[in-house]
Amino acid sequence: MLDFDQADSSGSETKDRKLKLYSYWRSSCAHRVRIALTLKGLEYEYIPVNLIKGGQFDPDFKEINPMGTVPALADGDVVISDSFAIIMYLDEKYPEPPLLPRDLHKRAVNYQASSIVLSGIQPHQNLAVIRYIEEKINTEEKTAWVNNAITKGFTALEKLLVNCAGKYATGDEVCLADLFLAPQINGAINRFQINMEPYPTLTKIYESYNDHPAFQNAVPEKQPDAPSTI
Ligand SMILES: N[C@@H](CCC(=O)N[C@@H](CS)C(=O)NCC(=O)O)C(=O)O
Repeated sequence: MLDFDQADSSGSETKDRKLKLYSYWRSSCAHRVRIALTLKGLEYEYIPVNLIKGGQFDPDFKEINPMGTVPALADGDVVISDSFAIIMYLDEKYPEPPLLPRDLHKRAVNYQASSIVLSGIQPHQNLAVIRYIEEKINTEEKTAWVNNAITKGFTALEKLLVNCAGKYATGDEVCLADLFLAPQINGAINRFQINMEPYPTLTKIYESYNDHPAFQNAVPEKQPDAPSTI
């Protein structure tokens, strides 16, 4: 269940008052925000919400996010849920380094890639959905469902990015799309055992994420609520 007093911090230099991030170690949506916070050099308090034990349904947490999902961010009295809204808020409040390229086409590709992950893939692999399929049908159907969603999304992303990727998704600077892609690829590989061979562009940019400190710090196994053996 929720433990509002259990706090850990990460990130680098402090700016303004301390932000609070409601997170779960294995949540790909919270993972996106963890990368953004560290990229922007923002220190934050990590408040774990245990999704397996039902912390998202705790009335105290539902006051923070009535959708019963992580992440949520509290910036003083300002409370925002939904990773996209949080990341845009942070980018507007802390513009350096910027997450959106000036080039309008590249910017649109960033929105498109982020949207494929946030509305075309993640909702299909979300805990509530896969639990439902497993309970109502069986484990094989759950696995097939998730594989289908990830394969469809990754095929589209590979085609979208093959001609514009550099070190990262849309060039040699980290941009919005990378914050969505890194957690999604990480989960596909480590949680859902997806074969990445058909996606050489995604595989190449994932290697760059693994070399970048802000991405390294945000991975599930480094979070304070991660189990000691995964
Ligand atoms: N669009 C939302 C989706 C949030 C979401 O689905 N979060 C998942 C973890 S990645 C969750 O909290 N699931 C809880 C549940 O399924 O009960 C966002 O991007 O923040």
